[in-house]
Amino acid sequence: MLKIEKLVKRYNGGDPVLKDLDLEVGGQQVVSIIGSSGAGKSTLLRCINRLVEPTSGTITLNGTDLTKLKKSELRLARRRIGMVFQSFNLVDRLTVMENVQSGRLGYISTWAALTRRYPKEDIRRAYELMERVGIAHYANKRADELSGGERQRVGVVRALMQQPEILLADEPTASLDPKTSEQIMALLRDLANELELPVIINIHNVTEAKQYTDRIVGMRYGRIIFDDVPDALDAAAMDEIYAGVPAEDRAAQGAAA
Ligand SMILES: Nc1ncnc2c1ncn2[C@@H]1O[C@H](COP(=O)(O)OP(=O)(O)OP(=O)(O)O)[C@@H](O)[C@H]1O
Repeated sequence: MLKIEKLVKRYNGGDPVLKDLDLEVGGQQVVSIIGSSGAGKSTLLRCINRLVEPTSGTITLNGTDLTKLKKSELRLARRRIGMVFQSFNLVDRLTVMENVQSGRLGYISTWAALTRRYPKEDIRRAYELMERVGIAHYANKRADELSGGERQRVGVVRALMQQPEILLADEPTASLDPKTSEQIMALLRDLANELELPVIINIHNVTEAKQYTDRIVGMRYGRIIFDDVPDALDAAAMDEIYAGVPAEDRAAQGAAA
């Protein structure tokens, strides 16, 4: 269970971009965060894994207040939070297997990682997950030889190799074509169910958010102004979340009501 209470974030002492934000996500729920550009979606995800420092408030993951962790404790805690990125963040010159095994850094010795002497159990788990997402036959291929969708599958497997307690995805489909994008969304939803893992997805495409997630959180100016099942996201709610965003811009984001 992830429980966020009264979260505030100010960058460099400026106006808050997250304002007393409360959010609870548990079980195998797939939650999408939507909202216009600058609403604070990325900042929220980055506060959860402490890529940015929250100004105040608490973020509790299964009993641990992540905001209270010292720098020295962060490395361990970050293993508990899987992260999937828009730009995949793979090491191009490494193979798929090597990229996937980098999710085990921190669990295995640096020596084992450098010499590619991965524990048998980690290799078995990697193949199981790669098989599941359809990239096992690329295990020895370099990451830069893969398509965008395949690269994102590697990113997902790497995150799952950490055995995270929650998966965060920051615009995971933004650089993919529409069909591949839908496949990745379906994959995230199915994996959440199979692994009983809560997933939070920051996404611009509202059509996909409605189709592939269980719950939609709508943000505006650092606050949550909508939090409900996809069917409840009607035209009035959309107008509130995207107030001031021209219709053509909404449509370009897949956000037309
Ligand atoms: N490192 C930073 N330093 C200062 N201000 C920042 C920083 N990162 C984000 N901001 C500001 O915080 C606000 C929220 O940004 P954030 O990236 O979280 O929004 P977002 O909803 O994810 O937007 P987008 O959909 O465009 O990615 C914006 O006004 C942005 O300019």
